[in-house]
Amino acid sequence: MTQLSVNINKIATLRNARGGDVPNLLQFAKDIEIFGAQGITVHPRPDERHIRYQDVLDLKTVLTTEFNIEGNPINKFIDLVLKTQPEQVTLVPDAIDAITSNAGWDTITHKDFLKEVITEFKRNKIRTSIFVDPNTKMVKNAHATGADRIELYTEEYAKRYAMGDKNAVEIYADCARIAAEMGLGVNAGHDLSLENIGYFKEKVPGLLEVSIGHALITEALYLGLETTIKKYLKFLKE
Ligand SMILES: CC(=O)[C@@H](O)[C@H](O)COP(=O)(O)O
Ligand SMILES: NCC(=O)COP(=O)(O)O
Repeated sequence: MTQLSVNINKIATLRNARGGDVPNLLQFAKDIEIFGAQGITVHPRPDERHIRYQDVLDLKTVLTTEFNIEGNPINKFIDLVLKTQPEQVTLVPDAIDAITSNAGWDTITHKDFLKEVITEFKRNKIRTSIFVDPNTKMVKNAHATGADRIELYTEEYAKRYAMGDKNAVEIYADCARIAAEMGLGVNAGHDLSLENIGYFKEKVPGLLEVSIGHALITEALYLGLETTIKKYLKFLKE
């Protein structure tokens, strides 16, 4: 079975649009858990344009499933994660002005930096995952950072699948096989949707977790949150 971790950044975006507490982020997260998702993901960015640092601390007090915090490990982020003690942290090399995450780590160039940060998180018993492009060289070198898992960056798959190019999944399957050989767990995320998740799950071996936000929240506007989550869970079972 592959776990579904719902990314709730977009709920915070909606809330922040009016400056109040509608929709209520914590209630949303709790409902996502009630509807069967196995985790909640947030990606606090330094400008706090959606998830605020305080949201992360507040969520920790109410969540009953896996809490995954994603972000660039600048000092402020590291402190927040250590204070929150989530089940998993996913390190992403975001540029400060990035609209959204748009690249994985260069696991060769940044090996020493990643190793240092990962060691600190692991000392605090927080599972670590690093965001990587579907590139076999980067996956092979991910092991040396000490990470427990990789998160395969799936934007390219989503784009090509939408254009009818099903071969796009092959490199992800290769990366997942290599990761498994090296003892790394495999997560995936970015632009996954009800359209493309079934094929990805079918073809990528050993997929432990997907984190999905943008498409899932959009789909929920049409289908409702509970129905949407249940549809994902159906694709991800086994
Ligand atoms: C790491 C990743 O894949 C991103 O999709 C991210 O978690 C989403 O961030 P935004 O919601 O800020 O676009
Ligand atoms: N790690 C990916 C994530 O959390 C959600 O990405 P997206 O579905 O919002 O593109």
